[in-house]
Amino acid sequence: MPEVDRAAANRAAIAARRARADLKHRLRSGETSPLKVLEQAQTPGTPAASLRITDFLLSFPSIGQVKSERLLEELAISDRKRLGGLGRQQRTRLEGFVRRRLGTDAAGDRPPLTVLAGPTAVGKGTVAAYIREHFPEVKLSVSATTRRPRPGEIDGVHYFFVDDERFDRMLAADELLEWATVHNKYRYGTPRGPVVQAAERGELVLLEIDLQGARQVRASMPAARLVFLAPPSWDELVNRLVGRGTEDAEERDRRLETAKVELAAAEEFDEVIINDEVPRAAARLVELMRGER
Ligand SMILES: Nc1nc2c(ncn2[C@@H]2O[C@H](COP(=O)(O)OP(=O)(O)O)[C@@H](O)[C@H]2O)c(=O)[nH]1
Ligand SMILES: Nc1ncnc2c1ncn2[C@@H]1O[C@H](COP(=O)(O)OP(=O)(O)O)[C@@H](O)[C@H]1O
Repeated sequence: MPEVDRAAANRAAIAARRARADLKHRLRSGETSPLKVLEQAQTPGTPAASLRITDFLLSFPSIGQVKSERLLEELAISDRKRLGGLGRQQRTRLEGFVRRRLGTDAAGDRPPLTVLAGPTAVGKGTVAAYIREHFPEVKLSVSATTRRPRPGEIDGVHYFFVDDERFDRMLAADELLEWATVHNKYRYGTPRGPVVQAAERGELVLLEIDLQGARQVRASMPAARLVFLAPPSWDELVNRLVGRGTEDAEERDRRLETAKVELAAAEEFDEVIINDEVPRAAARLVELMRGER
């Protein structure tokens, strides 16, 4: 190849590499959607078409090297493939996976699931318990937790009570949609399978989780609906925390400090419901889930 042509080819290769790096960055940061990238990859010569399938998968939050290898095996796609070089069936399988992951293939255009979060002691648990009792059509996700059961709590109903080892195994197997260490103590996480399956059946799925978890759901399942449960006032939030009587004074002060930061998160949410009275707040939430508002 003449010197000039070689230099031009080098420049083109460098530009293509940069464009791919930029695309990977936009995928990771959520600026561009994986579905859009799959669509672009159908046009030869685009950065999307030349993106390696492994780089594509690794851009998903919570997919690492090991999971990506296992996924490629399941999807029957070689790890050397680039997005533009997939066969039609491979593309369909990959797209199905992406849609399930993002939660965009639930029935109709209803969000695949609803997350209820809010500051400590606002009444998330109370509202969730009310919904469990009065609205059986709502499927409440059962979280896994490393904390011990309290009297009256039933394994598999209120939580799946697991030890640290089992929780680690669930994490390693990518079985959790989201997870967090709550109040610096125990780990809590949402098992992915039941939630995704119920959403695919078009059921109304509710997750009552903490704020860190809500943010993870937003990142990995942008179609999910995030509802913030807010107290009628700051004083009422303090009353509820004190009134519950489950924390000592030191722990209460610590939680109230956190609650101030947590209250500011309301603006990240799609909807805010004020928990003035439990039956009213619960009914409003269910209405919202049914699409009645
Ligand atoms: N991220 C996340 N948080 C959860 C999950 N399940 C429960 N939580 C949160 O964990 C916190 C503690 O719940 P719990 O152990 O029932 O105790 P309580 O709220 O002090 O009665 C609550 O803020 C829940 O919202 C989960 O699967 N993921
Ligand atoms: N709407 C409400 N009005 C008055 N008290 C409430 C209301 N909702 C919850 N509570 C009380 O506030 C306390 C905290 O509620 P809880 O469900 O444990 O909060 P969270 O799960 O958000 O930490 C409990 O004592 C509960 O009985």
